[in-house]
Amino acid sequence: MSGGPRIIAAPDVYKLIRPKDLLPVIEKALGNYSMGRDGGVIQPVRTVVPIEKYHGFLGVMSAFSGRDEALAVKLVSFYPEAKDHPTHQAWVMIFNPATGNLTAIVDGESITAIRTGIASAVASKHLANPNASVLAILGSGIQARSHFEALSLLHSFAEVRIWSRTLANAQKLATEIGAKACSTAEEAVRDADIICTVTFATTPIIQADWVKPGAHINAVGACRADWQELSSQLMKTSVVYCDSRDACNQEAGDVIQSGCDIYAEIGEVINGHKEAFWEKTTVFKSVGIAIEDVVSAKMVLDRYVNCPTMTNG
Ligand SMILES: NC(=O)C1=CN([C@@H]2O[C@H](COP(=O)(O)OP(=O)(O)OC[C@H]3O[C@@H](n4cnc5c(N)ncnc54)[C@H](O)[C@@H]3O)[C@@H](O)[C@H]2O)C=CC1
Ligand SMILES: O=C(O)C1=NCCCC1
Repeated sequence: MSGGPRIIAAPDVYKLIRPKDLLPVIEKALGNYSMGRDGGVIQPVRTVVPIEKYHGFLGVMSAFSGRDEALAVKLVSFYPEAKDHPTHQAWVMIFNPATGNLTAIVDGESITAIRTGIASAVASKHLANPNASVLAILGSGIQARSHFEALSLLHSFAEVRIWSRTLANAQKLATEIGAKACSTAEEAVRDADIICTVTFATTPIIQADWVKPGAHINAVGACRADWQELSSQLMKTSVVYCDSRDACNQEAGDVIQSGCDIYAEIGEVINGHKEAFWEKTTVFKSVGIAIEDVVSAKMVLDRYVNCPTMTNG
């Protein structure tokens, strides 16, 4: 290896990745992942180290995509109670799969923000009513913003509603994006066509009877086996899709605590192997998987090396 790895920081990631361009790339990656050996993805379930003393976690997320010739690992810390620094901090290390050389270290906070919203947009593309006009977002942090941006690629919503534990935070985000702040989660969710839960809640914030039949829910928080964002009844009465069965059966409290069946991985729908019941109430349970980071980081690196202003070439 000559010159050591390139370091690509968040501002460059935001310049290089356009969410619109990433959507088909994530869609393909999720499809490849769900094809098993034929898809060429090797991805163990992530390791999560709980740091009980400080109420934090460190996740190690690695994957190889044979079809993309891409190998990377993301190290992500998440500290739900963080006040004076971001709750998620991450770096993605990209390796040359032929030699094992470390080629780049890319900011992972930006990648996590963008790719998670895009994964939910991919799920919504397949599972939500194509005429969806009301979007509800529960939570007002990084993922709330990225989900608004990602879902706006698919729909021009007549109404966007934001609920957050602290009304002032909901109002701040609502003002920024031209949405309506709601004082209760129920008010936000009633009659919504697409609902995104992007919080650190550990007990359910949505009840089944608030949800319009046929709505689609992207359930993005609750990535620990004993955390839930959706009530067990809602999980059991919806058609449940996920990013990874292996990961969700190990990590997703919404699945584990409710005992619901997972109907399909979203990749199986993308591959045409499972049905998209978009006219029924559907949940996309997302815990986040490494292949999403691998293909996103590869897009950043490929564009970086081809961008003369970044490489001083
Ligand atoms: N599925 C995936 O691929 C990913 C999932 N996540 C998860 O998405 C969620 C949101 O992440 P970020 O927006 O980055 O975090 P953030 O720290 O920027 O925002 C967190 C939001 O959750 C709210 N919140 C915290 N505790 C709550 C509670 N007990 N009840 C209701 N709301 C509560 C906060 O007020 C804030 O609005 C987290 O659970 C995070 O771990 C994050 C990245 C990837
Ligand atoms: O996929 C990710 O990245 C994360 N998922 C759950 C919470 C930590 C980050």
